[in-house]
Amino acid sequence: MGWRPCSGCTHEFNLHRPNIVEEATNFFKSHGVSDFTFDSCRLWGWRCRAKLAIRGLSENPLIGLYEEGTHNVVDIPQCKAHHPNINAAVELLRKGIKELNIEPYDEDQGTGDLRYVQMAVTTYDTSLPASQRYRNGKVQVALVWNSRNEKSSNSEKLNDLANFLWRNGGPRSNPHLIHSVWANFQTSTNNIIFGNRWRHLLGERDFWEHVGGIDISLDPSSFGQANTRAFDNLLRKLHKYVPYGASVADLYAGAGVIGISLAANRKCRSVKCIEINKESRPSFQKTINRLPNSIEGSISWHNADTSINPVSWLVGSDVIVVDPPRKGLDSSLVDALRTISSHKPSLKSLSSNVKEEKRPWILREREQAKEGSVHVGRDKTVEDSQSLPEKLIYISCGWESFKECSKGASRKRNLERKRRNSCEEQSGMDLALNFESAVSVCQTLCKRVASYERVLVKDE
Ligand SMILES: C[S@@+](CC[C@H](N)C(=O)[O-])C[C@H]1O[C@@H](n2cnc3c(N)ncnc32)[C@H](O)[C@@H]1O
Repeated sequence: MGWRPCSGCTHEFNLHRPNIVEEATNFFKSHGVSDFTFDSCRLWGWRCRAKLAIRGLSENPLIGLYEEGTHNVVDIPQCKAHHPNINAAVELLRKGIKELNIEPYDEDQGTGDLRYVQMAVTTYDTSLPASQRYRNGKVQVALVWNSRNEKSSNSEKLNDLANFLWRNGGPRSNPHLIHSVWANFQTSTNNIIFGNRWRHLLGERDFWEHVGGIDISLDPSSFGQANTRAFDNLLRKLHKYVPYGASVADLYAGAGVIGISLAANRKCRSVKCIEINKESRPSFQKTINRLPNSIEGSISWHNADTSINPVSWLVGSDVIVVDPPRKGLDSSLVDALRTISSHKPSLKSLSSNVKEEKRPWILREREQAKEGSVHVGRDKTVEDSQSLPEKLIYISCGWESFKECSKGASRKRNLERKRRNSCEEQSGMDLALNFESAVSVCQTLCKRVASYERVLVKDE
């Protein structure tokens, strides 16, 4: 059976072991990794977070993804990758659009009311037995509305739609499907889905999930991983690669879930989370507030661009975790990692150079303390050390960019080897060079899944 291809699906066949797994296995083998493993997790109903475009007509709305290479939206009413309750909430939304005569967005004219919807499922309801929580997940609905704010002329329609969803999917309906309804206001004609203005309209404000041994809070404005189960597996595997008491820098951190999970499970001395999107800060803060008091290390979140002066984030950490967007690591960060790697034999000299470089970072952090950074635990200044990282953990959602980055590093290593002596033992961190072990948690049903291929590389 075929279907009209939305841009979501890359793999249609052989989902338990798609071709890309062979490629990854060979890739890692060629780098000396023999224990590469593959875990597909759920093949159906795994996607707990979806951003869907809304186009067409109010009497026949299209709610789905763009057809490959176009801006034509393909309706995906019963997407097999979605958590079933996302599909149910999409149908409820479709009904609301029709009944209330909500106009889907028209990209050419810039007209219409509803542009996108983000649906995120929380599977963490402690009033249910654990075995029933996943399938009874509730959906946080964020409606991206084509107006500047809630006072615009079409805002009555927005409230009507929110009330419709709540009346028909909220706590008084059976099944109770909707966790909450939010609005985001966006009038720009570019391709950016969300505008800067968010409003909580109905239902619970806080959205909790439980992954990697901790409760995490995610506002709709923060990045959240789409495959909740695979992410939980990944975090549990990740813990094993981080020594107890390590200091960790979590780069491209979102709301800091990876870093906080490590802090809680590996008793980290310090964890620094670095993220460019300031909207992730409140979620970080709420997650921190729920941590047990017994967690003693220092945990901080910094609203900063990893590509600017990246060395300042690397120095003082034993372990670096990177989880970049699909395009991969910023080139300045790759350069910094390589510099650190090649300076390893002369750590002292680099460390002393970095002391100077570090100053702006400390200043920056203090400056940002008011607006951007959050810090809990022991005083960070006590933590400042000039040690260099020993381990890089790369969580990749872009296989191609990951390979590119590794290739460059391999070339460089070969040159270095020639330059030194091939028998000389490599020490310290290298960027995806000496793969000792690799774990991949791959989801392969959809192309959107390509963005959830996870490759952890342990490199010592
Ligand atoms: C794949 S997400 C990972 C988020 C987080 N690690 C998690 O698991 O929830 C990538 C994150 O990198 C952030 N980001 C993108 N470019 C960045 C940059 N130059 N500096 C810092 N963060 C960046 C994005 O805003 C996004 O939150």
